[in-house]
Amino acid sequence: MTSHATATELVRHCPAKVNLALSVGPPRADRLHPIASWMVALTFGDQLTLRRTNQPDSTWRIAFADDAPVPQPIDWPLERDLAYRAHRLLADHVGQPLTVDADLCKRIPAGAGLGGGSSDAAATLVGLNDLFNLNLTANDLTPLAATLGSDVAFLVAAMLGSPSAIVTGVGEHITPAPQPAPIDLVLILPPFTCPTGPVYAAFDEQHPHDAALRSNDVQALPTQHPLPPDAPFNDLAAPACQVQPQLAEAIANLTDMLDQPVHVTGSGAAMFIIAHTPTHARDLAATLTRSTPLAPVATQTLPQ
Ligand SMILES: C[C@](O)(CO)[C@H](O)COP(=O)(O)OP(=O)(O)OC[C@H]1O[C@@H](n2ccc(N)nc2=O)[C@H](O)[C@@H]1O
Ligand SMILES: Nc1ncnc2c1ncn2[C@@H]1O[C@H](COP(=O)(O)OP(=O)(O)OP(=O)(O)O)[C@@H](O)[C@H]1O
Repeated sequence: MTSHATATELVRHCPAKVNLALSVGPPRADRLHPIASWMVALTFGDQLTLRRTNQPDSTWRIAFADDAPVPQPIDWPLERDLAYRAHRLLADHVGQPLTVDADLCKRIPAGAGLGGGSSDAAATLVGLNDLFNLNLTANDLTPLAATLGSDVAFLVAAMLGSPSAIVTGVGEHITPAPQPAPIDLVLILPPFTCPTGPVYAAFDEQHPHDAALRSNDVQALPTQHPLPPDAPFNDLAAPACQVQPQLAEAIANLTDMLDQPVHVTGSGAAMFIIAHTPTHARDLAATLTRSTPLAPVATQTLPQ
């Protein structure tokens, strides 16, 4: 993992996640949807720097990197930022201010289904735990993580050594699914987004009676080595295309152009292709850069 700790400063990689398989069940009484998903964390991600300070208050600097593949403004208030909220949550939990100067350098586009905000929150929980020697375990951090968002618990597990896992419940149950070798893939980042709530609502519209959680299909996928490029599946892909018709058009055009299966991660709008090797991933990314206005990123799953 790309983390480095000293007594006063810590730098953490906040990995993007991809759902290599995502099955969704009918909504529960609380309206949330049970999921079964094979999630993996990637070498592509944001970077969080935390510095201990003797100042009375914490400071947060949050900005997209100049070299981010899809540079964006930060268009949400600090109080709604998931990393800031994770900091407040942990400080309340341990009853200490955990005062830091925090610098969050973003590369993962928001609203892409790549869990950007969730990863920033997970890195904040894990990073503060290390920086202040809080000695909290995964069992302590997981329930806190789950209150922040559905993907935060997996990303905490990814940072603690399980970057490939089967995720169930509404994201809070994590079973490691170790991989013998990294999986190469190309992320394709479009200039539009998909809001998660409306995508789940479109799923209900499309499946009023027949939603079924295919846990066995999801669990079978990580046992295939190498992963066949057409194996990933996502029950939210069709609902995401209904919410964001530009996504359906992009998938159709890319499938035609590359003659490769193009998949959607999470609730979209980011897409991905499974590559055979790092060179294959870079070649596909170069083709996309030459021929489309979309931003491709050749990346890999994080090693165990
Ligand atoms: C699509 C996934 O990324 C798969 O990994 C997650 O299930 C969604 O994770 P997320 O973006 O962090 O979503 P959250 O912020 O937790 O939820 C946003 C909204 O999506 C809907 N939602 C979310 C998760 C879930 N299991 N069922 C839902 O119906 C709810 O309306 C919720 O208010
Ligand atoms: N640190 C953050 N980074 C990105 N978005 C954040 C952050 N904190 C709060 N948000 C809010 O969350 C929204 C979506 O965040 P995020 O990047 O996690 O979406 P996503 O990749 O679609 O998530 P998921 O994969 O979990 O569906 C943003 O539009 C923004 O309003």
